[in-house]
Amino acid sequence: MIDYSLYLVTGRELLPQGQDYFDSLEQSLQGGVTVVQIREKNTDTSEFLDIALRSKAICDRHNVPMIVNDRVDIALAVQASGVHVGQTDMPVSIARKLLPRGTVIGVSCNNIQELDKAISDGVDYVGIGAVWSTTTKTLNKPVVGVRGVGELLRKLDGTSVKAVGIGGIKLKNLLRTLHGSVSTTNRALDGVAVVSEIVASTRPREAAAKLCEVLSTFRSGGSIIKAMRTRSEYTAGSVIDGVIQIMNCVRDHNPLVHQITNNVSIAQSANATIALGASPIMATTVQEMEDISRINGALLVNIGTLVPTAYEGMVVAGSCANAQKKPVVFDPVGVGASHFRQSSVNTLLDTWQASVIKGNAGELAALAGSNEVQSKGVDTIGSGFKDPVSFARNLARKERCVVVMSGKIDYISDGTNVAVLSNGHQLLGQITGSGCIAGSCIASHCAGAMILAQGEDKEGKLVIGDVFLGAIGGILALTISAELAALREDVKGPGTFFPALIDELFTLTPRSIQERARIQIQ
Ligand SMILES: Cc1ncc(COP(=O)(O)OP(=O)(O)O)c(N)n1
Ligand SMILES: Cc1ncsc1CCOP(=O)(O)O
Repeated sequence: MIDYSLYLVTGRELLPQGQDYFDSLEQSLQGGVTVVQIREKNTDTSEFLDIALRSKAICDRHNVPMIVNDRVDIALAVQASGVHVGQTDMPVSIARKLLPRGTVIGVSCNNIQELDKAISDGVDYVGIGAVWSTTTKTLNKPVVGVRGVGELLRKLDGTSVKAVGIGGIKLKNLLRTLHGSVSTTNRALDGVAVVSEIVASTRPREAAAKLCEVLSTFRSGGSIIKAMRTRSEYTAGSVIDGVIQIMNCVRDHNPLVHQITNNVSIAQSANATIALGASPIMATTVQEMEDISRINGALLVNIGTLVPTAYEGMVVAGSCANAQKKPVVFDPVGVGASHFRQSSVNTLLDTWQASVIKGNAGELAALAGSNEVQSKGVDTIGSGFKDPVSFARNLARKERCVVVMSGKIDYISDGTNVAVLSNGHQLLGQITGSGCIAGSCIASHCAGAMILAQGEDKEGKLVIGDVFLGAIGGILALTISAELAALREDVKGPGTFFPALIDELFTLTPRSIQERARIQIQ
């Protein structure tokens, strides 16, 4: 049985100047590479054969299987453990006939049709890619993206076909690649294939060892959502206690909440953030994203008024936040309203891992590709999903993050638990931007959750802090403050409601949360 965990595909053209190929291979194996593919694109047969023979001797010493790219004849000649063929190479059925029994055959797959064919051809493994863009090879098919890999992996359920991801996989995106590509049925990649991250390194042993470390922390995680949350079980009582702890932490530490949001509700969002005790920064320019991401807190991305400069900032800000393991709250406002919004949202979610996605039923339906609920612009039409609990749970599994479905009742899921919250007031629906304010409240609480978790083990986690509690806390703070504001005598309608809401967010007490929270965990 081949261990596909860290699959090195060679690329002599990428070796740093002065680096010997065989020495680099030896070091990569010492670093923990578990399977090697010899890939020679511009080499004569005799030289290819020589390289394959010498590489095989090195792999044998490490007891690591060696696979040959494209060339069945060379695989046969060196008694390789397998061959890897592309879509236009020798058909699997013929390779199978030529190769000795037990020789592994792998095929490159970019889409469902290719994967279906590979399964019916009886391949041993598939190389799915390119997962990310890469400069190592000129791609003639679309990049699959980590979410796309998850869709393909689902097809492997019930088969014994193994799968590795390939293309642009680096140390910096490895955890995101592994986490984000797990299918809704919990099928994960069996490994990752890399070329440049190891071959182009001046220290291939260290490069391989670091990749192995991330692979093993991800594997030891157990729960599919481990990289996103810190507890395995929640009760209504434990959630309220956790929310209060986070709320106090926000007030005590005044965390930075970076918000790239729309120009309709930018001031309301900033005011709500301040009222909760956090510190808003509404920065959109690409050049400042990295600096801002270094400060503990959270990022909110809201596409309400999507303009090109802000969009570029969103792409970079999310990646920088992921690199710092900061919570990223994503509000895909009106995603169903235009193809432009839809494709922008897809690019953003393919680029970085959201920690929380918040939207109304119409927005989340559009995101999930469901036509059960329609929307008009940024609003939901009709009464929502027949089974909102399952919908929220499934979308959280699909997007590998916490999902908040806002409405009269709010449903919040981490893919396992669903919190059903029934606080709020109708006046929230009569001011502009209450959904955007909810995003700011969630981001503020996620920032608090990050600060609270500072001392905890960060290994294997994509985000620091319990973002499930952060999301619940943000919604409770807003909806309970809205109830309290609506009770005030000075509130006569939407115009007086908004300043009262800010006041109530500012003075919200743990006791009000304890007494008023209407929460069920399912
Ligand atoms: C593990 C793995 N997956 C995919 C490929 C790509 O193979 P192919 O499509 O044949 O392209 P070339 O490698 O020949 O350029 C691979 N080599 N390994
Ligand atoms: C061979 C191949 N097939 C799809 S992408 C790719 C190259 C991957 O190289 P890198 O790991 O350097 O991006």
